[in-house]
Amino acid sequence: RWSQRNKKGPKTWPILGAAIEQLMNYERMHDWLVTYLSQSKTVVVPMPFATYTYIAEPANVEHVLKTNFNNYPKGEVYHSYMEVLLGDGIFNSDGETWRKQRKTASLEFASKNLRDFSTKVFRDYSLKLSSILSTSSFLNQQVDMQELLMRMTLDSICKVGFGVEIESLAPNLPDNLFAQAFDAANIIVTLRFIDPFWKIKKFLNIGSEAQLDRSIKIIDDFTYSVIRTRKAEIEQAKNSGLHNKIKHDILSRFIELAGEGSDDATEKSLRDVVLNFVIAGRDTTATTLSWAIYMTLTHDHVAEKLYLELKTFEEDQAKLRNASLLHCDTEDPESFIRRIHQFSELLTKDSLEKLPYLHAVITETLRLYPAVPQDPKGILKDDVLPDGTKVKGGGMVTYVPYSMGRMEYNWGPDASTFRPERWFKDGVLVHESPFKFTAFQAGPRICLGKDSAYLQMRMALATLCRFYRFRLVAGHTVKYRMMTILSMANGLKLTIHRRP
Ligand code: HEM
Repeated sequence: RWSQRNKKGPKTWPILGAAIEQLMNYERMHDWLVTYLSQSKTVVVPMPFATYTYIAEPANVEHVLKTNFNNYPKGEVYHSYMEVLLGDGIFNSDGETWRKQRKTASLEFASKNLRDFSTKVFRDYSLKLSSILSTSSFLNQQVDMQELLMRMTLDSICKVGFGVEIESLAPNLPDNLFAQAFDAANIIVTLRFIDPFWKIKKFLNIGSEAQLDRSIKIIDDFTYSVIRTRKAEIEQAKNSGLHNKIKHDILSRFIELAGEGSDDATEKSLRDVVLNFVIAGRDTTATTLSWAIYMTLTHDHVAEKLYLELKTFEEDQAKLRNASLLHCDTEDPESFIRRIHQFSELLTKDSLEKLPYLHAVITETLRLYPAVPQDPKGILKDDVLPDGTKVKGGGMVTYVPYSMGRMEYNWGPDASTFRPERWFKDGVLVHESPFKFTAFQAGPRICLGKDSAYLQMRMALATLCRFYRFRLVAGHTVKYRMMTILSMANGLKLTIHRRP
């Protein structure tokens, strides 16, 4: 203890390292790291089987994510923890396996077809959500907004990514076994990072690892059935000479590349593609939207400013199209929904970019509540970070977007305040270095779906914040859950109020 008295970072024990302190703080781990990283820009945490180095300074982050990229792959440890869920998909692979998938997916994301198709899908599903909210508001029912958003983004990614409709956002909100199993699996694999006994549990098939096994079976059943359906449709289109009817969703592109063969390895790699895109496209966007709505309802002036921007936008866009806005009677469900539909017709990829305050609200949310709150990388060879910290091959280095957004040395004295205005300089939107605003990662592995995510989040938030005011259900506690994605542990329970 005496020899560690000046140590910045958690105190450690022989063999156990800082495992006890980390386990005790597991449920609030992101804030535990905020405390240490605000005292020191780099924190070293020895654990029983590896040393974790946490970094929050942009220069160090740039070194790891770009300058010395090859030395910091996902690595063996991360791969072994996540393999059961993500297999060798883009999130969980390195080297050639990663490069090939990145190339295919980049081509797909750059295609205008996919952009136009996603705009339509995002609009349709935002409307579905709006209509569920309208019904709840007339019936004075509470809703779990996070759950609804998860359903919306799951339906969207399945449609855009794999060309299938799963309709989890149907008005009766049917149970979705796949979504439940996916969440359970995500929580359990995250726990592996700090549970030294997971391999024993897995070997004995007990506790969390037994539950993981059951969840993976459900996930696999769903995923293989999506792949079979898509393959059958492609086959049918080819046989009837309707090549132009083959859709260009992400999965179809991977199926085409895989060629005719349908051996187990090909099927497994397609399964990995699907699950990696579900984790990429569903949870991240739904989580960010949930925190954004929570931010607007806890910051009335932000909700008002956003509402005004959307009202003005609606009038301007209608004028541009020589359309007159329909009368909106908030006490008449039909009139209300008609106006929402009219508004949504005004939302296109280009017009949505004319909403700077909306953009700032989303970006500010991601600064404080990044969907990926910490992102570990393996270390191949010993290295020295720009601040002089020595890291050892075989360990892990983690950049921590959740902490980075809250550090005064990165964002000034009001770092922990939600203030969308910080994204404007002289009335114009400003962009920050991706090594400082790291919500989408940076460097060669920067998020591929950033533009698509902004499109969907703008579409959904514009529709929701234009027509509804949200109130938190009394007594409901909002806090994050420990998993790879920063979702809310108890959901987001709200009452919904219509706006003219
Ligand atoms: C708010 C929404 C989103 C956020 C904050 C976000 C953030 C991130 C982050 C931090 C990574 C790096 C993860 C890692 O190192 O493993 C990443 C990677 C990725 N994201 Fe996103 N993402 C979002 C939405 C999306 C969407 C909607 C898609 C696609 C439909 C997508 C596709 C991807 C892909 C394919 C990668 C892997 C890139 C690679 O390893 O080369 N993301 N994203």
